[in-house]
Amino acid sequence: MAGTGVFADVLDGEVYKYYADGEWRASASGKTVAIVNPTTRQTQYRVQACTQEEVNKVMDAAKVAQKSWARTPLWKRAELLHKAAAILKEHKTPIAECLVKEIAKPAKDAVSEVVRSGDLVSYTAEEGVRILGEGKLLVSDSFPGNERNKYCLSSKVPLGVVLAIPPFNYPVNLAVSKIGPALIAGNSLVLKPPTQGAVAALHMVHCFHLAGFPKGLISCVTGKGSEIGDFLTMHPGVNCISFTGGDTGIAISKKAGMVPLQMELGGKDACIVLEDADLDLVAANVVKGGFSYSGQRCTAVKVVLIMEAVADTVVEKVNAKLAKLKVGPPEDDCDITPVVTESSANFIEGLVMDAKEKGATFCQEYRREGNLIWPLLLDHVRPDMRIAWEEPFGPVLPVIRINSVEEGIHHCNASNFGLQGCVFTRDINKAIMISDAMESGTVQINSAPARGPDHFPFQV
Ligand SMILES: NC(=O)C1=CN([C@@H]2O[C@H](COP(=O)(O)OP(=O)(O)OC[C@H]3O[C@@H](n4cnc5c(N)ncnc54)[C@H](OP(=O)(O)O)[C@@H]3O)[C@@H](O)[C@H]2O)C=CC1
Ligand SMILES: O=C(O)[C@H](O)COP(=O)(O)O
Repeated sequence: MAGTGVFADVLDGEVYKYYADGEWRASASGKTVAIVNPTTRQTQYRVQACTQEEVNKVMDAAKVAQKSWARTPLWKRAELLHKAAAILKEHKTPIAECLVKEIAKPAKDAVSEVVRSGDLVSYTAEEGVRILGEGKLLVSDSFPGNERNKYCLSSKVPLGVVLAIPPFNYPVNLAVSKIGPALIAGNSLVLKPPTQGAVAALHMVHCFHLAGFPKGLISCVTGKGSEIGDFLTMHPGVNCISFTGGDTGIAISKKAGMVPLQMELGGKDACIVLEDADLDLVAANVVKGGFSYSGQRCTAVKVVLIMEAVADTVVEKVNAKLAKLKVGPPEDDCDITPVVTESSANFIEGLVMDAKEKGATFCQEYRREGNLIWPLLLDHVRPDMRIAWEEPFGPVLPVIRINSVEEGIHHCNASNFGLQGCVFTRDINKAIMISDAMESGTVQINSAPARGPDHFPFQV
């Protein structure tokens, strides 16, 4: 159970502590942030609202710890990461329980997130010892006008203090995807977890604590992003920011100083369907891609661009599958669970109502109870509707009927987003040409967008 057993140190009465200088601490602010369970809409957990002074101390400790960590042999860094990965996987159950309660992730997916995170940490350690173990020797006479009278030795060095800010939908996995690479490369790391998901992240950090990393090397400060976010991202002690989330990333990139930024932001992942596609495969992937974790994945299918000739058939097949999805609480492993917050549900509803006013065809009746929104396919969506362009991050999927492949590619490329996409056709030549024309980081052929396996490149 969360906050008990090996995790007892993380909890102080009713409030989860923050992690600084190798210790679990209560904030001097005396203030806490409530984490509301999306299903019950009651406060489930509380975390510390850390102060600016506490952030300063964490940054100072991170700077000191990083200097000696950078001198720690690579194999030893890897050894500790492997240990943390094993501890994380060993304690998957209580961490998954937090994911269920904080972000309404279906129970089985919550366990997968933790296991996948442990595997990712181990994989990073493995890759790190190879990649970081290599350097380069350059000789001068390969550049015009030079004799062979100079040699250059280059190797990779750490950046310093890395600030990691993950989003709510993968608070453990998208935290370790930053922590693992930062640590193996000799950096220290300050984590600001998302408020929804903070307790799962604190438990994950405790696994690193139990593995025995040096004091101050990893820390985790909690508080609302809107309150401590700017102080963190503009902090002079930060040497790199690794952020995953929505438009907040755009604001951060404008405020952050001269530090490297790694930004993974939103997606409006387009699914282009041609007439010759295997339509059962399309329907299965539209449902899996569009509705798993209730559409709250940056890689979720977020707009279906389908050739008119096969649209009726696919819509019918998708509707038949949607009718079979289980809607309800994450504890019951339902396919569709409540979206993360009431404001998210309101935002999704706004997109749905806009589409309704502008004449979209509702394939199901719109139904919402609290944060729980029933799966909804919107057919005959047109470009003047907000849902054609905006990311609902919910179980609501627009279908735009197209008359040519070019029309589909044009819509895909006119979007502000460019994360992932997919194309369905039996003609591999066409598939490759369309993938190439889509201005998206990754395009899957005859399969729904997805990040994994986690060692695949994932970028825009
Ligand atoms: N490309 C990718 O790899 C992925 C992208 N995403 C995108 O993330 C979004 C959903 O996640 P969501 O959590 O709602 O995203 P947000 O952008 O709202 O929040 C992301 C993180 O930023 C923090 N934050 C908020 N304000 C600030 C600030 N001023 N300064 C610094 N940090 C701040 C949040 O903390 P707090 O919770 O306390 O507000 C949270 O930890 C979607 O757009 C989705 O597409 C999601 C997963 C993967
Ligand atoms: O946040 C996201 O959506 C993830 O980065 C995508 O991961 P997934 O494709 O494995 O769900």
